[in-house]
Amino acid sequence: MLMKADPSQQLQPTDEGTPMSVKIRERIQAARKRFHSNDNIAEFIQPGELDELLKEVEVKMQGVLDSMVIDTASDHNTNDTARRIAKMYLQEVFRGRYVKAPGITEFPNAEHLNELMIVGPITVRSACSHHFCPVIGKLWVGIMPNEHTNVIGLSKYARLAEWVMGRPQIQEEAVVQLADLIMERTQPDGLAVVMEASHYCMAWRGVKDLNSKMINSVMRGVFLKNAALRREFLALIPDKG
Ligand SMILES: Nc1nc2c(ncn2[C@@H]2O[C@H](COP(=O)(O)OP(=O)(O)OP(=O)(O)O)[C@@H](O)[C@H]2O)c(=O)[nH]1
Repeated sequence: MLMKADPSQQLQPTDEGTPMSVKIRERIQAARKRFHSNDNIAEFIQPGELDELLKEVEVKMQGVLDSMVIDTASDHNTNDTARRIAKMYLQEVFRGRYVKAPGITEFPNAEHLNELMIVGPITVRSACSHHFCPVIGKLWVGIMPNEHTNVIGLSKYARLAEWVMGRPQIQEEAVVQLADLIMERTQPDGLAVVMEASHYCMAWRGVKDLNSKMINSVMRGVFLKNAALRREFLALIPDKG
């Protein structure tokens, strides 16, 4: 007797064997979102999938070590290096791509504070998207609140910065991403962000210049319009350089 096939079974797409990175990429593309190195893609990753992604990166990283002709089988120092690098990228230094933004407790501005507030230096750690070499530096944030501005805990500026910097970045885009995030979370009248960082792609390799640093700033709202306020902020930043 001829058995009829169950149509629901036929329609089930089988994704067994599809690499996790492909599944995640397809979701991002279906949503028409960007997935550059400094974009956060957490909304497209389901619970447990990051572990699968880690296994995939480990296998690919082992391929890189093989292609570099490193005998990871008998070299006791490197036989677990592929796993270490995969873990370092996904769970540590580039964690800001794969996890959701840190929770931020917001308090009402009960006292209607509208005086300049500065936090820093906050230590920032990242890697450049060109060579994946470390970028280490400091960050200062100036906020000009208004009576509607949400007051957030001081430590939260460092947590937001860690989330944004925990991705392969270029400094100019990193400060803009951070400024956008702080503006969105706190809605101040003005925001100033200054970052000063050493780029190890210029120190460890390339031009091998140990001393040069990149400094950049983003000014929003009243910091753009009011030169005196800008000067006050810059003068109050301690031990820069
Ligand atoms: N604008 C900007 N450039 C950066 C940043 N981090 C690294 N770079 C630079 O990006 C450039 C990449 O240049 P390429 O010429 O494509 O790479 P390369 O041949 O390895 O360059 P060299 O570093 O000069 O050896 C280098 O000049 C880096 O110094 C950053 O945050 N912002």
